[in-house]
Amino acid sequence: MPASDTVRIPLPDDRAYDIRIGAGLLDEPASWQGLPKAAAAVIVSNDLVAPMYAQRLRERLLAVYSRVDVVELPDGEQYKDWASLNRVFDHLLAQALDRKTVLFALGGGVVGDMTGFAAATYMRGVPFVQVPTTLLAQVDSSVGGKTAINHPLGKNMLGAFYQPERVIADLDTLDTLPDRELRAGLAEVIKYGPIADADFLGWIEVNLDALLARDKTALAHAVRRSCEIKADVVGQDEKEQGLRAILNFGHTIGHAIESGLGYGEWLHGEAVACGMVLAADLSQRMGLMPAGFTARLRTLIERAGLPVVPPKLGAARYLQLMRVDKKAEAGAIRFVLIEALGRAGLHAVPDALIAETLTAHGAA
Ligand SMILES: NC(=O)c1ccc[n+]([C@@H]2O[C@H](COP(=O)([O-])OP(=O)(O)OC[C@H]3O[C@@H](n4cnc5c(N)ncnc54)[C@H](O)[C@@H]3O)[C@@H](O)[C@H]2O)c1
Ligand SMILES: O=C(O)C(=O)C[C@@H](O)[C@H](O)[C@H](O)COP(=O)(O)O
Ligand SMILES: [Zn+2]
Repeated sequence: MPASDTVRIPLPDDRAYDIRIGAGLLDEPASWQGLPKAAAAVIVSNDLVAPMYAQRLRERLLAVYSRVDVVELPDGEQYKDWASLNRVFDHLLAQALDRKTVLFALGGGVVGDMTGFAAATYMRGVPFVQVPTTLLAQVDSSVGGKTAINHPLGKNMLGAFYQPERVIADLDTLDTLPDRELRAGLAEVIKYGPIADADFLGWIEVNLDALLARDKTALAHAVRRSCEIKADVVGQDEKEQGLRAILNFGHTIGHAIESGLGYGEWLHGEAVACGMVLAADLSQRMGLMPAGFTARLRTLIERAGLPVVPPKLGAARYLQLMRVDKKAEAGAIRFVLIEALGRAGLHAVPDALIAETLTAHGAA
């Protein structure tokens, strides 16, 4: 494994940025050089991650900024809300921090999404840097500029597209990640195979045990290839006018599971994993994929220790939850379906077929 690796995300208007991936990057001075100049930086983290990593990051940042504050949010998906976001604004305003202040998101996707949203809106926009510390955040949420909080009626319903200055993914931070969270991250890694790279799907099947055993070379490849795919998609369609929707494979049902259960009971990656199994089956039922595809994906997802049977919320409730999905149009629920291994697209699916599929998988 090389000491570190860089994937560049191509964006117009001087907004292209680097995703740096490697072991030990947190303590590497070069990770923090060349960022926008400012008097102050604020590390936004949570009460689980900050005690592990915030002081180390703060020491590095003090070589660049004369003032570095730490804001700790409560840990958990159920706190990805207005109240937590306001704690960031309360600190920034109480300390009279100016519009050049740089925010650093230190944590998983919850911290990353909220810090990005705070950066997008504080004084109409301040720079921010993603420092993802979960596998899911390193392969997906820290890249691409989707920022958001949840609403009780729908996942990620309030947010903005706002790109970070840089992403620093230190693979060593994954050493402290609980197994359940590692598996949740693997769900988003698996996602990239069917939607964009059939060879990568085969690679994951072969290397899944090494990934679960936290082999650093395998993890480095998984993070790098995932970021390459996401960077390529986002570079072509930053604001999800079309192509970018493929990154939502498994999320139509996944988000319904998360909001239907009240956020936090199932992890995002778990809900997406189960959602991918049902979306794979819908791809078959719509005649896009041959028999055997769903079984192949389900086997991989089960091997990764992820759920494949949805919670029994009832078909009507699922349909109600999915009607507020951001991909829905004029009341029609649209799914990302697999059209060939490595290729996906958006498809309107009749409610009756969705209900039939949910029932077949035990959701009703
Ligand atoms: N913006 C995007 O493009 C995008 C993409 C995918 C997911 N998301 C969002 O990301 C969120 C899920 O992210 P997540 O899976 O990282 O969840 P998370 O942020 O809740 O982190 C998972 C858990 O791991 C803990 N943790 C973080 N780093 C750790 C470390 N190094 N060691 C030990 N514990 C650590 C966290 O405190 C938390 O308890 C969801 O809200 C989802 O909607 C956004
Ligand atoms: O970056 C994207 O685009 C994605 O869809 C990545 C997803 O993994 C992620 O969960 C995203 O936050 C979902 O976006 P949403 O628009 O459905 O809220
Ligand atoms: Zn996701």
